[in-house]
Amino acid sequence: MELIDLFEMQKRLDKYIEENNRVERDVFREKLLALTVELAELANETRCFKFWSRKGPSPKPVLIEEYVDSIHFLLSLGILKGMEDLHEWPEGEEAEEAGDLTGLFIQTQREILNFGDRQDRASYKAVWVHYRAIAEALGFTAEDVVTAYREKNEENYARQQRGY
Ligand SMILES: O=c1ccn([C@H]2C[C@H](O)[C@@H](COP(=O)(O)O)O2)c(=O)[nH]1
Repeated sequence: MELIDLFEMQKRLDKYIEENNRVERDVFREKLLALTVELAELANETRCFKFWSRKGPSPKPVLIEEYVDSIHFLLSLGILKGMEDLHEWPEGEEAEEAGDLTGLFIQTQREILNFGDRQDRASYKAVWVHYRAIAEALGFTAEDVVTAYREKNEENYARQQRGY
């Protein structure tokens, strides 16, 4: 799946948010923490780890909105590190050992923190590989992801305009 358009849209949104909020410092750490929070929000909506509850997962539109919140921050972190030339969504087998969805969320959190430490291309790609595995586990197609990303990207402008 092509990432060029998403990187372009993210760049524009980030620039708009930075100008609107007069951000002049490096916000890599903030965006890294934001990514881990978004991943946890998604996990929470799947309820995959809630052995103490009988309630099932939230509906697909809720899950995919949480998912593309993560994709926003993942793109944004790549832009901060000059890695927006990652034109294809990376494929790999690293996520196969994670097992179930719970294992996949734990492993993805680990990969995000590892990328935060290393800030290199290999660790960045590994995060993408894990997000791909999450999409597959949740039954999202590439088209689902792109459509939901575009919708949320637009909503993020509207939120800024509302003084969110
Ligand atoms: O620099 C930024 C800051 C925020 N967001 C987007 C990503 C998510 O879609 C949304 C998260 O906002 P909250 O709902 O967590 O406030 O904001 C960006 O794309 N770039």
